[in-house]
Amino acid sequence: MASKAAEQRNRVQTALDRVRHQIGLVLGAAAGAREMAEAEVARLTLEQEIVRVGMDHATPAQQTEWARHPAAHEVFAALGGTRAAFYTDWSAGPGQLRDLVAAHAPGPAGRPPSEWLGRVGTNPGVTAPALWRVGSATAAGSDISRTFDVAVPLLDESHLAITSAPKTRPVVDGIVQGLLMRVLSAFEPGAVKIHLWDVGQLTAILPDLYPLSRTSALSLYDPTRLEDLLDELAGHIRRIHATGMQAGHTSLRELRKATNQRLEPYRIAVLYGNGETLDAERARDLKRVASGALAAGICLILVDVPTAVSASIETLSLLDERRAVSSMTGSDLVVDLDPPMPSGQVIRAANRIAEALIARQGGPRSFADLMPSEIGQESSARELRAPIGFYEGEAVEVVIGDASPHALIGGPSGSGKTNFLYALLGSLAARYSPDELALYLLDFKEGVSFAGLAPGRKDSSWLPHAKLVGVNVNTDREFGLALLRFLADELRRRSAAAKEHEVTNLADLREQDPSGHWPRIVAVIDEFQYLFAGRDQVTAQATQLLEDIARRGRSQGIHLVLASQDVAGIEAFWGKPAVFEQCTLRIAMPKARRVLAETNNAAVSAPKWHAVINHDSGVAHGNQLAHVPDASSRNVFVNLQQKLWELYAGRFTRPRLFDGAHSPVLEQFPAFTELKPNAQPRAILGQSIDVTEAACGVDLPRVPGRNVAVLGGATAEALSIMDSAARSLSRQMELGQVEFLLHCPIVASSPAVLDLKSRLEAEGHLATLTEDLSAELESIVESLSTTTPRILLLYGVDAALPSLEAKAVGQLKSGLDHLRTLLKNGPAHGVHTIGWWRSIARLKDTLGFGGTDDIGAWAALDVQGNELSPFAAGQVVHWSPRPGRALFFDRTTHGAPEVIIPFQRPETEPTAGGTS
Ligand SMILES: Nc1ncnc2c1ncn2[C@@H]1O[C@H](COP(=O)(O)OP(=O)(O)OP(=O)(O)O)[C@@H](O)[C@H]1O
Repeated sequence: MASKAAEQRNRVQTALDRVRHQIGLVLGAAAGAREMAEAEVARLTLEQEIVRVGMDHATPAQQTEWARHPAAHEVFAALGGTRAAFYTDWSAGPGQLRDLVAAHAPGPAGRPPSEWLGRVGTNPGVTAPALWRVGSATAAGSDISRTFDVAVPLLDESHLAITSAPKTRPVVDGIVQGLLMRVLSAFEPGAVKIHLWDVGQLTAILPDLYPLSRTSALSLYDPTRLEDLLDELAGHIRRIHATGMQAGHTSLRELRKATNQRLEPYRIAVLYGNGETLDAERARDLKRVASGALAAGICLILVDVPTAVSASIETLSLLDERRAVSSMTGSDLVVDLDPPMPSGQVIRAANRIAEALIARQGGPRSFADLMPSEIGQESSARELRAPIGFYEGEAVEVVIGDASPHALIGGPSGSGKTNFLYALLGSLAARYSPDELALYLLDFKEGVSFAGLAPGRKDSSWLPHAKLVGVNVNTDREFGLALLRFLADELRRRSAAAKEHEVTNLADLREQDPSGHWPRIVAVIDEFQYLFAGRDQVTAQATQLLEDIARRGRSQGIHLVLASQDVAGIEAFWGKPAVFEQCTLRIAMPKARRVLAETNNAAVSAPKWHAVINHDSGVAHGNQLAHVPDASSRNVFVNLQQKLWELYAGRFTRPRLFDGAHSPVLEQFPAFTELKPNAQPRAILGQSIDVTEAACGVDLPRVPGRNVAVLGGATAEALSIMDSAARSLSRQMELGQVEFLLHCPIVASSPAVLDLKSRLEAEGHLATLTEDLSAELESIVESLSTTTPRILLLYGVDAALPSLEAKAVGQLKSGLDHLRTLLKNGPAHGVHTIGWWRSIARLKDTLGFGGTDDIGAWAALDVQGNELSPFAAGQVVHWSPRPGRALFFDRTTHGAPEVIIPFQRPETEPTAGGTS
């Protein structure tokens, strides 16, 4: 039993010993691993320490301590190896950096000031240096070959944030001033604008640059009004974005490259803060400006302005008065800042630049300065762009395109609107050929402001871009309507073509249809408020058409330029804001009301012969003031027109001139002179008020109702209508095919009737002037089925009525009965009556109870619209009689009556309301 227990204990003992042995082994291994790990940590810590301090920068005490470290030898060997490898590569580094800065910071951008300070720059600003020097840095090891230039990107590359150290403001000023002088001296005067704002002071910011503050190159802002500066910059950004980038470019830099022009100055805004965060609203504005600025060529230099700007920004943080660290070199390298440029030399240089700028801006510019170096070289595929004036020597442009498709121009009488229009038309016409730009010009003002653009008596030249010139249309609002209809039709035509080519805008259409003729159309309507000068159909239709064109014209290249003395007074316009809203280009002459946004008072303070150009619907930030050169005095525009005419007239037709003050002359009217005998004669009554030079007339086929009535007492107009009707018919009838029968009981009109008779006879026709109308009518009625076709020209039927009504003894029918029979049955047998009744009541008497159907067409003169209703299928007729115009209606062709212009008879000018 005992031995059994001992055996058992032994077995346990042996097992325990085995376990102990195993544990001992494991513990030993763990201790070894730990020792190794600790040694590794110690080694890494040492390595980290050495890297942090720098192998060559340790103090002797530190060196000794490091040497004592067990891993010292190994760590020094490894780091030494790495450093040697790095410096093998880096040995070329400083040299490469020097070359890089030399290449990207040429001349004043990177060279020492002694080489350029005081000289006026020559770079026109189409491209800009990418880097601007601030100092130098030296890579570890202090030999000179390791020193390289440190430069920062500015302008459209990057913003710059500078953080000062205590008592370093003069140093910061030196850096900022140095950078600004480098930029100002690199470019030609006027290419750079500097904006200075300092939270702490108004006047003493960078005083050495003050000579520039008498020019537009330097502006200072109120310390309490950072918003003014930010608003202004935001305005530039929006404007540059709107006008520039619509041409398909995303930045001003691209646009400069594409056009090879500077277009806008570079802008640098320096903001001095005090290290405190801006209030939330300003910080937001600043952030917004910063993010759009670079694409608009605007760069911010922020000194002690803590801000989270998301745009590209480099930093320079001062360590002390000589040194800084920069994001350009990383935090391990110290930048040795360049010493400030000598104050006296900076002042002298600033003075020179200011003087050069003033000399360059010169005195007031002239129309000739608006002209391009080469005529007609621009393409209008994307937009129209033309300078119309100057501000501080810089050209101010008007852009008509996608972002600003239509323009609204306002200014009181004499403020220079017409002159502005001439400057605009001249500048456009000189840049774009008539293949690129077609002009439709309408002036509702009394006078002849656009008349010179069409060929005239004194000057046979015309503006080849003009397709239509309408002058003196103040009483012919219908002509404005006709133009709008024409534009709406053209809009439809262009939309259809765009659809066919599966494109949505003019630029693409022109690309897809290179052989098509798709110029941009600009329709100028001066004093356009006349279109809305009544509560009538014309106003309603004009409003609707304008709205349609304004909305859809943009994509089809049809643009409106609407000018008015008093935009404020146009009721219909304000009631229909669509047109107004589409006019995003606003041009306010001095003292113009309501053209700009309500809170924008720029027009109030605009000096004489200036205009405020605003591409942003009149919001203040879009304001651009421009002096508009004299374009309208003698020989200014005319000379350009003559030049363009000589260049293009052979290829383009002359514009149609519509002059509301002059009635057309029948003998000069193509629709009359081209008439030839034909089977469907048409009596011409007058000229249509239309964009094309069209006649309006009445077809006289052998069908009932084809008689014509001339209504009203206006003698000259009535005689003219009778005359042109008869003479146009005579030209279309073979000799012997027709007889003209004339009757005129009005003594005063007899000479005109005799004159017509002899003209008809001179053409070889049979024309009889009868005294006894009743007898003639009776004989025609009796032989109606066999008679030769006849045209009865009855003057003053109202005066003939008493004798027509009289019945001879024993006769059953009077002359009036015969007349009624002829009006009813004559046309079907080729006997048509063209009669003049001086009052509608007498016409009704003539027709009796038979209704009005026998009068198929009429031309009304001085009669009331409401009297005409029965003759116009019962519709309400709006008609304000006016001299030299008639209201014309033909049942078979007209939905509603139209206004026409009777011809001017050679010996008698139409006179106002003349009666016999
Ligand atoms: N920029 C300018 N420089 C010199 N003279 C100018 C300028 N603008 C206009 N004028 C002159 O001022 C006068 C009036 O100008 P304009 O006819 O253009 O004004 P408006 O606003 O069209 O006036 P209205 O509506 O009465 O015709 C004209 O004799 C014109 O020659």
